[in-house]
Amino acid sequence: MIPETNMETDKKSLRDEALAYHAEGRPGKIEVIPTKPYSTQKDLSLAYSPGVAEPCLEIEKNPDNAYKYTDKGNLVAVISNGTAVLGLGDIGAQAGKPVMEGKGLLFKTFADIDVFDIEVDTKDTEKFIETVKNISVTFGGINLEDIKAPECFVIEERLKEELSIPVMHDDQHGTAIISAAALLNALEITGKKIGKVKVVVNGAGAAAVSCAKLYIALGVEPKNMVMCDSKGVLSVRRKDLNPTKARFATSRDVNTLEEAVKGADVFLGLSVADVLTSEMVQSMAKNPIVFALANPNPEIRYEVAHAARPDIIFATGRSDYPNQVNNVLGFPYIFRGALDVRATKINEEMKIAAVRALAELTKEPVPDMVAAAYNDNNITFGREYLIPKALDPRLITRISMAVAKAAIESGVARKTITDWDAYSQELENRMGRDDKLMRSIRSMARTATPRRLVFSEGDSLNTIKAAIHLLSDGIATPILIGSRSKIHALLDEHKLSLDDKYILDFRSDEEEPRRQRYATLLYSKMSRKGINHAEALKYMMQRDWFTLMMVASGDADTSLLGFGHSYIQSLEPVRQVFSLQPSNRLATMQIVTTKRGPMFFADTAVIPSPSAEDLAEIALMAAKTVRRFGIEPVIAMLSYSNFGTDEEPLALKVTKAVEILHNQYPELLVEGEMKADIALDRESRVHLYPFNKLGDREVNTFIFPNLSAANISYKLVEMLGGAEINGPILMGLSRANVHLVSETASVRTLINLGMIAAAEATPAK
Ligand SMILES: NC(=O)C1=CN([C@@H]2O[C@H](COP(=O)(O)OP(=O)(O)OC[C@H]3O[C@@H](n4cnc5c(N)ncnc54)[C@H](OP(=O)(O)O)[C@@H]3O)[C@@H](O)[C@H]2O)C=CC1
Ligand SMILES: CC(=O)C(=O)O
Ligand SMILES: [Mg+2]
Repeated sequence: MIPETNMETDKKSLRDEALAYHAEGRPGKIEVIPTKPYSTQKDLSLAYSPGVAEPCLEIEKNPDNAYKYTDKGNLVAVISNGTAVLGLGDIGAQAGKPVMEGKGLLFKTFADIDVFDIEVDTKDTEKFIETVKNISVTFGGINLEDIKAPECFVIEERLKEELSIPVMHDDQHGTAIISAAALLNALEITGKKIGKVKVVVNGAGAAAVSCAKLYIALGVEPKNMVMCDSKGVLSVRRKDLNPTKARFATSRDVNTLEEAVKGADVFLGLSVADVLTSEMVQSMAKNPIVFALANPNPEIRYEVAHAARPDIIFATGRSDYPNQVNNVLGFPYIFRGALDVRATKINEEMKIAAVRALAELTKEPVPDMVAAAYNDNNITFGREYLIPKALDPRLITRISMAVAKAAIESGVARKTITDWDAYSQELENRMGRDDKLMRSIRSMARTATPRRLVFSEGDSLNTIKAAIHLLSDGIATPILIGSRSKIHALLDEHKLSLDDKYILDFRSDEEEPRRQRYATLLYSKMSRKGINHAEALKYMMQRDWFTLMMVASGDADTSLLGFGHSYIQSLEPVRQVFSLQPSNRLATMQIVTTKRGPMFFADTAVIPSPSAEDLAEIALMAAKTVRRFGIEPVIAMLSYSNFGTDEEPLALKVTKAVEILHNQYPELLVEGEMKADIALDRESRVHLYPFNKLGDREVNTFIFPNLSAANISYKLVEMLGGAEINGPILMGLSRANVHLVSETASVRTLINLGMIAAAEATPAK
């Protein structure tokens, strides 16, 4: 348990930090940024008078044109009167503004939706409704926030009826959707049946009522639910209940929360801090599910709850503990989906679709960037991971697509989507994660008969996760080389599932015939290189040799071979087993995904000090590989000098490589020697070197003068420039069926290289 004194210090430092965060620089958290040019007189005459009159008149003729000429379709109002701000209660409209700005920040960062936060200073329901109605034409959607019950119910119902844009009270439905997804997963983990569980809901306000309704819609029996407000259990004996509360009144003989939670399976808190005691949690049924969702402080603290019951499944609304059940997982993506199909409302079908999408997503392996963001390599479906993490980049595609589909199917969409792949890409583009090249490589890899891809490091967790992904995505049929028992232990520990047929325990007795066969093949290749059959058989106990022979024998189409400390040394067995292209060189290329699109860097791993001839061959191999990905290579031969400005051997070597290429491959778009800035700055290149063969084309392929320069450069752009690196792609084999990958590679690297390997491979005969 955290000692009280530490808690006080933590509270104070959080307070200081939070106040400084909001006050520093431009006060607050959001600003408005123009999206059109505005620097010239011409720009201003279009943006404002006189040009602006034209879109005005078009909208006057047809109001739908507002979606065409204004930001309406991507603009949501976050509107509050400050009567139920977090769990702080009725602190007034203006005091709630930091929360509303915060919602704006979340809408923008998670779903690229622009927001105006609007604080309406009235508690009069009618006046509030009228205000929202009067300003609603500005917006594509209305997110009601932190408005207390029961007024919030009337407000939302009326606005839904009277407006034809989506209106959602986030505290009600956002919370209901997220907590329902967490509940479904918690029930699955504990093996409890939704129709049987006893549920206590503490709080009878906006969030609690809406959650209770959704739980019932999903299968909780109303007779198994007890709800409490600030005065205790809502019972049929109470005379002070409004109609909303009366709907949940129980006839059971319980009056206090303490009595109600005895033997309960689920506690859902949407009330105030610290109302659930350790003793109450101890009195709950086996494997109690406790969602203490009051913000900023939950109904019971994490440490206290866990100390009370080791078998607890526990969630809060906070980001600093596992299982954050917070509506941030919902509202950005729900509105994104609704806006994209111009839905007239957010209906039950759309909400349930979001619940299912969230619950399902939790069961998939998390991307590495999520593990990195939370500094936790062990995020797998289970007690501590009931619901996706807020920083999971897959949320936008999964939830928004599910919501948009449900809107179309349930008939509330005014725009339809037919190309779902394109929509998925559009969603990723919004978040700056566009990676068309990897997408197209993925499509190339997804053939009718997925390539058999053998992993030499099959008993590492990252490889197992990557293999499961590639299999389920239809990209490859994985073969995991490794100890069967170790792989099973990892699968069990991380609650992953993979059929046994994808595991090959290469050292086991049952694989002896296969080892013999591969040894005979290796012997036939290497008998004149000093290897006898007995030695070849010994090699088959080594995973890299075994893997290579699997490909060489045709039992697999392609492979990812793990390497330890040296890429160059690990290439030796590859050179022994496979034939090379006539140039007789191997080299590697990295795909470097930058904000300017994909770029290709070579050679990043094999030839330390290439000659002019080597450089010309590296450029040719790179050109061939880039073309295979459907991109026309435009090649810069890089140096520290430009077109003969220096006569040092290092510069002259590159000049000579360019000469070779110009003489022997006149059709190839290659130039140099040139510095990196001239390669990237088209204008200067054309201006300063008008004779250059590339003209003003965008360079996409960079051949470095030596291995150090290439290797250092791609790591710098990765670490400093935020580029994503995919590779290394091994070039120069007569059949591209081996790629080497670091034994410590991340799941994402393995998936992407697996995809490249599968796309490049030709099936073994
Ligand atoms: N994690 C998440 O995503 C979300 C969390 N929340 C949290 O849920 C809480 C409620 O929010 P919201 O529904 O919008 O607010 P409301 O004002 O609409 O409802 C508050 C409810 O809490 C009840 N309550 C107050 N004190 C107690 C108590 N001691 N015991 C039992 N019930 C009590 C009130 O009872 P009465 O009716 O008698 O006044 C009321 O029913 C807040 O803490 C909020 O931060 C809300 C939305 C999302
Ligand atoms: C999360 C949220 O919306 C609330 O606590 O009110
Ligand atoms: Mg709220």
